[in-house]
Amino acid sequence: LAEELQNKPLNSETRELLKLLSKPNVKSQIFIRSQVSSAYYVPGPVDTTCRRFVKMFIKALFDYDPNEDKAIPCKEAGLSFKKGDILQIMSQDDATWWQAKHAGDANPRAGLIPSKHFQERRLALRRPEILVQPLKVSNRKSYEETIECEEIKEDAEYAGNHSGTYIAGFRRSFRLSRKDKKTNKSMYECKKSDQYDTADVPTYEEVTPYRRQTNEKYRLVVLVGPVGVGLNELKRKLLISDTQHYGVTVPHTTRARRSQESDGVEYIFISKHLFETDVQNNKFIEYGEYKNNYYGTSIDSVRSVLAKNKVCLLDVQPHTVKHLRTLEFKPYVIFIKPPSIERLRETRKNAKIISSRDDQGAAKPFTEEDFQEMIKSAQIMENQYGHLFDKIIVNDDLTVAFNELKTTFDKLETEAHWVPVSWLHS
Ligand SMILES: Nc1ncnc2c1ncn2[C@@H]1O[C@H](COP(=O)(O)OP(=O)(O)OP(=O)(O)O)[C@@H](O)[C@H]1O
Repeated sequence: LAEELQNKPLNSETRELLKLLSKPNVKSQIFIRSQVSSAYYVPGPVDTTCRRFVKMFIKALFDYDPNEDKAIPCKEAGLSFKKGDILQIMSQDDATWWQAKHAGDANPRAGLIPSKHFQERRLALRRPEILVQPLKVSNRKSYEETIECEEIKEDAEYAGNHSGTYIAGFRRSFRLSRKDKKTNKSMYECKKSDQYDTADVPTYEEVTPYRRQTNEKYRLVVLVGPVGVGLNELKRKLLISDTQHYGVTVPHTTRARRSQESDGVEYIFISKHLFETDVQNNKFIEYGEYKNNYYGTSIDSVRSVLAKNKVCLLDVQPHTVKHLRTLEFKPYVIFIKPPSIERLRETRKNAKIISSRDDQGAAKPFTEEDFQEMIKSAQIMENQYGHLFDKIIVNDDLTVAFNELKTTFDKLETEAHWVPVSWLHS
């Protein structure tokens, strides 16, 4: 190889790689040889024909540090990345170690990353430990025993209570909340069967840039976050900032309509029989039962907001997100994360947690336990579903978080974003 390169104008990187060739490890030598060739050939624009050069981009769904990887043949040759990074694949010739670089990185040198197959295999082996156990211990068991799914508020009071502004169809979602131990409310069932589905092993997802065309529907905006973090507050602020541009879904219910309510405004009122049929036919994104009545968010209610050429704001439990990841909705998933406990104490001094009510039914101030629960729940969500989040916004100062949300929306509507290839080529 040295002879071959003798008369070539080597760049500093290639020279570095050549130095590494003196390493005794045979596997790393094989890799470095391929790197020297790629470092030498890739920079020339026409030279891409000289080697198999596939322009393929993937989104990393896990954090990777080659220094922590005992299996990698040569740690120096590894490429570290974070969950959510976009990588360009330079070679998939080896079944175990792909060569990749960070998308947009001017440096042509590729690094080694574990192949999808290899990563899936070893993650699957570790899965019981990393995925299932934490939830059993800290989330699932305690949730199932002590929580109920938050009640879909039976009146339209939420927006009114907080802002004096009534917004038709604005309802609280199906996110889980801790049960008020003083009340004896029945358990609110929330499609628990697949709530903690660990079937998917997140490794990489092939992605491609997508920019919404003016004649296309808006992407569905999915908001995820622990109870009390401020999803409703942020949603409410967005809605009142531009009622023509943003919309929320109208939920279905089987409870009787009250005199002041109109069908299709506060709720879509349907019979139990019809609701159950719709459940069978998978018409609901989420549904549940409360005080012998069903409540649910239908797929059609999302379609109807989008058909009005509005941005549909939907907050769901994180396990629901994967069902919404379709070409039709092209969801953009935003995780609203709590700040540190110190900042929660400071910023939420006068705030009330809506899902926790006193004997008179009024919302209660946050307790230390609420803050701890919020942070713990956010960590679990991020660990388990973080690979599905397109954006994380920390709701520390409300105005700052709201502005960040607005900027995110502006970019979403005007700039290209990476989306799964399967959405565009299916
Ligand atoms: N950044 C913030 N600073 C101060 N108070 C906030 C902030 N964000 C939200 N709040 C307040 O915290 C309380 C809970 O917010 P909100 O109801 O929006 O939370 P949520 O995530 O929708 O939870 P829940 O499902 O319990 O309603 C409200 O009183 C809200 O005004």
